[in-house]
Amino acid sequence: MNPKQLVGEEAAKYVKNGMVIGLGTGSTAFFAIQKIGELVKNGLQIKGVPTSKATEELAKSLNIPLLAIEDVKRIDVTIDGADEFDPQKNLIKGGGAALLREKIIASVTDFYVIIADAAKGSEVLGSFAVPVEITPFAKEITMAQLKALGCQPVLRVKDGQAVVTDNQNYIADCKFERIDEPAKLAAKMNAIPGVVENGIFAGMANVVISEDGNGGLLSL
Ligand SMILES: O=C[C@H](O)[C@H](O)[C@H](O)COP(=O)(O)O
Repeated sequence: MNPKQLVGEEAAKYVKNGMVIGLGTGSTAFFAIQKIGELVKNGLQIKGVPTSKATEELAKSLNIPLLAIEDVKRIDVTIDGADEFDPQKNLIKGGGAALLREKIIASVTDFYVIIADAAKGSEVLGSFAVPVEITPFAKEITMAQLKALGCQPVLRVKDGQAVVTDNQNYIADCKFERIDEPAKLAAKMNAIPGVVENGIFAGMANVVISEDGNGGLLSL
């Protein structure tokens, strides 16, 4: 089985009848959502909370009932992917530009399940450039302030245009050599006025499930 499907289906085991489930974004979360769709088709009763417009469309196509965000108080379990993780389960997320909604949803989640290829694991975060959601207004000032934290910010561009997030913001990808104190760096980034949110998810994940390269499962 494709490793993403393996971990996606494993994560779906956390989903139980009656729960409110945060639905992550990306090519790994896709498989968990597919599996949840199958379970719903077979009678499982849950309500989903999507972390992006793309996931909302996917969930609707699978007939997964969704909760309006204004009605969400707590979420039992959220299943999402990650771009990098360390042994303490700190994460870098936002490779698909969904980090803001993902972090809001993670912040009200009781049990946060991360699914990712084992190759995304590192001893110290920093291999993946940290995606930072910034306001289009004064992006040059914000990127200079991010650079002062020790990275090389690059505005994310697709087809010659700045990538616009679901929240109408831009993404600056900030490559650091190594991130020894993820929570501190995240706080410093968020102290910059033009930063809406950063892609460091420190101390949020309860479990990280990956595939060992031989069809077996690993979990942190
Ligand atoms: O913005 C996107 C999300 O943070 C994704 O969860 C992350 O980029 C991992 O995506 P994938 O599973 O496609 O590698």
